[in-house]
Amino acid sequence: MASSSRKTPTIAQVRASTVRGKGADYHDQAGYHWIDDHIATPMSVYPEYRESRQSFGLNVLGTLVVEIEADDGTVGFAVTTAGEIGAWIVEKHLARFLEGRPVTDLERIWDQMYRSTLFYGRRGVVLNAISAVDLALYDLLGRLRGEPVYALLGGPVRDELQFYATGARPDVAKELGFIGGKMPLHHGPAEGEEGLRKNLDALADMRERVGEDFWLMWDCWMSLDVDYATRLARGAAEHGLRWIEEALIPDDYWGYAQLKRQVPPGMLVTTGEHEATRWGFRQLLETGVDIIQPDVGWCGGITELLKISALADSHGTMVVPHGSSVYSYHFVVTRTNSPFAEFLMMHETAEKVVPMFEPLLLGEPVPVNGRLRVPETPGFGVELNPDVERERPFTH
Ligand SMILES: C[C@H](O)[C@H](O)CC(=O)C(=O)O
Ligand SMILES: [Mg+2]
Repeated sequence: MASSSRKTPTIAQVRASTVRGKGADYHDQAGYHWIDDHIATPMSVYPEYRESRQSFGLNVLGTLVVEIEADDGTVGFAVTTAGEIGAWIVEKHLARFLEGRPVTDLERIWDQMYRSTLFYGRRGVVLNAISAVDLALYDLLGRLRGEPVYALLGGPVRDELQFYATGARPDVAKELGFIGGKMPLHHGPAEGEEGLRKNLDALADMRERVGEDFWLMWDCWMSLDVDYATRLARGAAEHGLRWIEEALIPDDYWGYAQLKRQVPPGMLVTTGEHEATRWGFRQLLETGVDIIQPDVGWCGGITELLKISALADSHGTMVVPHGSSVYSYHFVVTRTNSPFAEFLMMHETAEKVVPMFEPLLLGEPVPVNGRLRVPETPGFGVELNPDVERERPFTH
């Protein structure tokens, strides 16, 4: 009987480059943008940093692009927020665990990247860099096999995705066919009772515009304490707030457990975009929050997200990734405990649907009428836009 043996390609080279402005660092916007318009943050305790998140450096990192080239010349890539510091980590530290290895060594490579960086890593920019390498490897594997990443993850459990939109205009999001609208919270505890009233008035006004049944959520971007978050949630109940997101700093697991006990019945507590790895999410899941929101480009990539997701499933908790564009879509479509996805409105006034990582990627799909059939194109189905200037600050 004839037997065919196909040699698994090996990894020839890993390259890291950076991009300034927009792209995966979606907070790096020039000019007016709703995403930088007096949004409550952990820095809102300092009046001089209240107006703009860029003023305290939210856009310092910029975009990291990781490319992985196989020995047959096929290139996979991925993007995340990590900029120059991430490029250094990839070139000077992580590349050694990939070059010369078979492209199928996802688990071994992830494990070696994680263990070898424990002394300065565990989360934050190191995990962003590890995520980008992992996603680039998935992209490469998909391209080599001629299959979309979702097929590598076990295949879709639904025909198309449905989305909620994050932005300043849930009323517009409703017209565009989204299932809900998540607004930024504008005022934190340091802005006192007047700020609390303004927050609740903004919600009441939006409820008036969208009617009774449309989901409205608040993104609190780590800005509150348990007492304020509880009062805000209780005040929001009469306006039908669906969930209160990232109310507390990510390290306050005990606060999340307390908040979950104190919010009005039926209101969901969600968080996790600044959490990473199965161990971080284990702590979060033990608090009892209702939805975890890993960012696929920050939590450890797909290899780690599969573990986080299985853990969440065993807790009966939904996984609705933060942003992450195509990296989220290929995952969400394969999991029953991820029933819908987030779409971040990157249009400056949130009045139009534009690609989330614009202008960095070509072929980046966007929801139409709030829905999307994930394309069958191999890998994550996107290409780097050659017109976007990139720099390779380090080599190895
Ligand atoms: C709008 C939020 O402050 C943040 O910029 C995005 C985010 O946390 C989310 O999409 O979720
Ligand atoms: Mg959020």
